[in-house]
Amino acid sequence: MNQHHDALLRTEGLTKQWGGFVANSNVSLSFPQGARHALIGPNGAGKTTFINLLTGGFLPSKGKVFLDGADITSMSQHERVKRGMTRTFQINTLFAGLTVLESVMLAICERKGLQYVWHRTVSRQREEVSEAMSLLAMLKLDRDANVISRNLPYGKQRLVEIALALATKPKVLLLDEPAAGIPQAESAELFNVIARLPRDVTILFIEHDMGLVFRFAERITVLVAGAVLTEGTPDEIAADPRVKEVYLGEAEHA
Ligand SMILES: Nc1ncnc2c1ncn2[C@@H]1O[C@H](COP(=O)(O)OP(=O)(O)OP(=O)(O)O)[C@@H](O)[C@H]1O
Repeated sequence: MNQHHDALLRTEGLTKQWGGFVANSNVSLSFPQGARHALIGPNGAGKTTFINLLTGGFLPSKGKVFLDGADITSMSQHERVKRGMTRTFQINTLFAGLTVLESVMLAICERKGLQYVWHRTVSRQREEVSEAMSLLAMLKLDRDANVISRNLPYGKQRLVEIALALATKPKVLLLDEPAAGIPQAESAELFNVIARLPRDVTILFIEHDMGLVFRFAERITVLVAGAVLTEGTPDEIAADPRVKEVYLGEAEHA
C-alpha cells in the first residue's frame, strides 16, 4: 500500500497563485506521525506560503490538505488548531506584559473553554497550573515562570511561543524560522530543547541556518520556485548536486 495512507499530515497537489504568479506549484508532501521534517529552499521559494496553506492563513488555488485522514482544506484556522495543527504565535503582540506562567495559563484555559480568573488561579485552577508548570519544565522555563515574557532573552521568548503552541495540545507543530533573529548561542540551546519534545508531536519547520537543519531534521524537502525539487534524508540532500547548485546560485546573486 501507498505510504501516504499512514500520513498524519498530507498535501495533494497544493497550488497557490496570485494573478499569474505561482507561489506554490502542485506540492504533494506527506508527514508521518513523529516526523522531524525541515522545509528548505532559497528566498522566495514558497516555504512560508506552504505553511500558510497548512494553517489556513491562505486558501489554496488548487489541491487539498489532509490531517489525520480528514480533509481540512477549507476549514478555518481555529478549527485546524482544534484538530491538532498549530504554528507558533508571537508573544510580543499577543501577551505583552504577562508573565510566562500567566501566558501559558491563558492558552490552556482557552483550549479548555475556561475563563482564566487571575486572582483565584491557584485555588480554583490547580489542574491547569500543574499542566502549565509541567509544560514549562519540559521547555526548561520553569525557573522563569514568574518573569514577564518580554523581559526574557530572545531565545527564551521563542520557547515561550512554543509553550503557547504546545498548550493547544497539537499533533502537528509548525515552526517558521524559530531561530531567526536570536544569537547563535541561544539558537543552539533552543534547538536542543525542541529536539527533546515528545514524539507524539510531529514537527515541520522552516529554517535558514543549515547547521541547525542538518543537526535536527530527519527528513528534508527542498522547495525551489514554489515546487518540490527533492526530498530525502539529510545525507541524501547533502549529497544532491541539484541542491548545491540552487544554493550556490543564490550565493552568486547575493
Ligand atoms: N499575499 C501575497 N501576495 C502576493 N505574493 C505573495 C504573497 N505572499 C507571498 N507572496 C510571494 O510569494 C513568493 C513566495 O514567498 P514565501 O514567503 O512563501 O517564500 P519563502 O520561501 O518563505 O521565502 P523566505 O525564505 O524569504 O521567507 C514570494 O515571491 C512572495 O513575494
